[in-house]
Amino acid sequence: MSDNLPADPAPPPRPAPDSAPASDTRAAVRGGLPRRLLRNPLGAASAGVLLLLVVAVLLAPLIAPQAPDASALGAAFEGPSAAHPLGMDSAGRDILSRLLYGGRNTLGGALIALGVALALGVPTGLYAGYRAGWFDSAANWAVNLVMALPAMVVLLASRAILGPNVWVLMIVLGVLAAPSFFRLVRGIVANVRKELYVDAAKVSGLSDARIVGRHILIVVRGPVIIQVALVAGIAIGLQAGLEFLGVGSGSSATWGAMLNEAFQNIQRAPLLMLWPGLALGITNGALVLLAGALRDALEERGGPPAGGRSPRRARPAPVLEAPAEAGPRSPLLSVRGLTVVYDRPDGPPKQVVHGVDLDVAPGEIVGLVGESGSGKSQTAFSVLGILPEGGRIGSGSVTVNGRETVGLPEREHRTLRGGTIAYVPQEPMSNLDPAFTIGSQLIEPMRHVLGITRKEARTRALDLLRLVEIPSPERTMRLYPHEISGGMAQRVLIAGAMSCDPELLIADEPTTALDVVVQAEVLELLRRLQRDRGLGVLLVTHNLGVVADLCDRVAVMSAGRIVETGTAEQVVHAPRDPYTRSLLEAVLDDAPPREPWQPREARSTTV
Ligand SMILES: Nc1ncnc2c1ncn2[C@@H]1O[C@H](COP(=O)(O)OP(=O)(O)OP(=O)(O)O)[C@@H](O)[C@H]1O
Repeated sequence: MSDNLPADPAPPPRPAPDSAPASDTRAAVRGGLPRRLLRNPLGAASAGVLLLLVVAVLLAPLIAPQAPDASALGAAFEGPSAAHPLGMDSAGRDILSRLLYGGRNTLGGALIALGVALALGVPTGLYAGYRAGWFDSAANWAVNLVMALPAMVVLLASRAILGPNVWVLMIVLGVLAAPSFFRLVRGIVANVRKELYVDAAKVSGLSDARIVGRHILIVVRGPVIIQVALVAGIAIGLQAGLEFLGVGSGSSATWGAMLNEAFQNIQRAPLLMLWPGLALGITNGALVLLAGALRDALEERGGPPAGGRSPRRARPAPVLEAPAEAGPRSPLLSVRGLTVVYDRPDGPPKQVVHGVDLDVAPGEIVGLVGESGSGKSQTAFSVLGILPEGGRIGSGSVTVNGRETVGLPEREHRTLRGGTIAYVPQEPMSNLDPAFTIGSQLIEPMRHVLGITRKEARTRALDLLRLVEIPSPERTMRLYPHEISGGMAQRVLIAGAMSCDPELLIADEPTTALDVVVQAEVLELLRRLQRDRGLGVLLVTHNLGVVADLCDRVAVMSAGRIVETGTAEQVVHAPRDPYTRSLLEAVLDDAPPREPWQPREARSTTV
């Protein structure tokens, strides 16, 4: 198949960070898909031609001068006339009628091949790319096998075994074309799956189906549309080729069968080749041009799928208010004896977290601090239930509000993530999907997780943007991620994290990617949210300055173990563990300032 089917088209381009001014971008994205398609002259022309062709072949019984097989041998090879505008063929049949009826078989056959290829290739590609694992390996193996088969030989063999039925041959062609869709979709999904905004969507409590529907399909649809046009063209070409070689169905009129008949009489009536040849050329050309124009129109705007369904179960949206004063503090998060292991194909499992104990009480900010690779993120991911592929909790317990979360089914963990626990990631920009506006990225998860209407979610999103002190929230809702600053992006993510009124916020190095001034503003925002709303916060950081500034208590991690816990005051000013002391010594703030630079000669004279 590899030599017959098209190579995977390149994934669609992502919006460039500073591609166009905001106003231009917004102007460009106005209008629905049909309008954007028709604004492109090539799109309008190719869509028009294809529409005309489809309408003509559908209306064949009404507009064709006669039945496709009605023949008058005396009129063989007659030229065009008023009754027969394209003339008659070698058997005295009306060429226009055969073209119209033949189009039904040719286009219908391509449609069947496409349907089979899409139905087999796209869902399996999505699943294999998103889930990876054994299914991916097995599917790749099967696909490589099918792609190694020469399409024409398989079609000829199928005809010999299954009989001269063009529809059956088109189903076989669909099976042969499915790997091209599989490989295309799988490759894109495997890349997009690693994007941080997909992780962020998981953490916000969206189900896999919703994530695929919202963040993955939008990236896949452009290339799939191009592939559809290419495969449709190939299906039409292959079918015509089989008929031309005389190994098609033989009995019914098709464009390929017309070519075959015209070729046998090429010396006598060369014009007979023209009509089916033109029909094939125009259809394939229009398909390719339409695919390109459609892709361009789709990439102009990456809005959410139109016409969202009303949510099935409505959960009252939490009110954005400060909680009532709690009684004595019982731990909101309690981690006991947590170990995290990674299975390795070529050796024993690797343990990266060794028996961690950790508590966060309501309204408390606990810093989890340690050098790079000490296991902070693995601990946080264990609480969130989003350990990377290959990682698992080896032993121990993680309770949230007294409820054990280790071993919880994914569905329940997701509910917990979307509600009680929220997550603020390290790199704000990478955690926002460049294809959607800020408003859409706040509204959609709320609609699905809280089960509220779009209007309610929009009002709530505006409230959240005000809560995180974003100026002009209405305007910000309409902007794309590349149109806002890193600090604003982090505020948007914090707003998203607060949208379900969580009790526990896990912030993983929330200020690392920001400049110092913005860092201070974001930290102040976290402090205010914690104070006003009684949030428990687990702050993952390697920055002891942030710890001293923000945290009530601190747990210091080294090589996967907690080596010291205490109040921020005690850990920063009177560390007990040598590792904590070395971490503090590595902070340059208290180091004496270096002497002003002097030229070598000056130094030698002063010494
Ligand atoms: N996917 C993985 N497979 C195997 N080991 C991993 C994987 N991810 C992380 N580790 C290991 O787990 C250990 C802890 O990593 P972790 O990401 O928790 O460190 P960290 O303290 O959060 O560091 P940083 O501040 O750089 O993010 C490291 O030794 C790392 O090599």
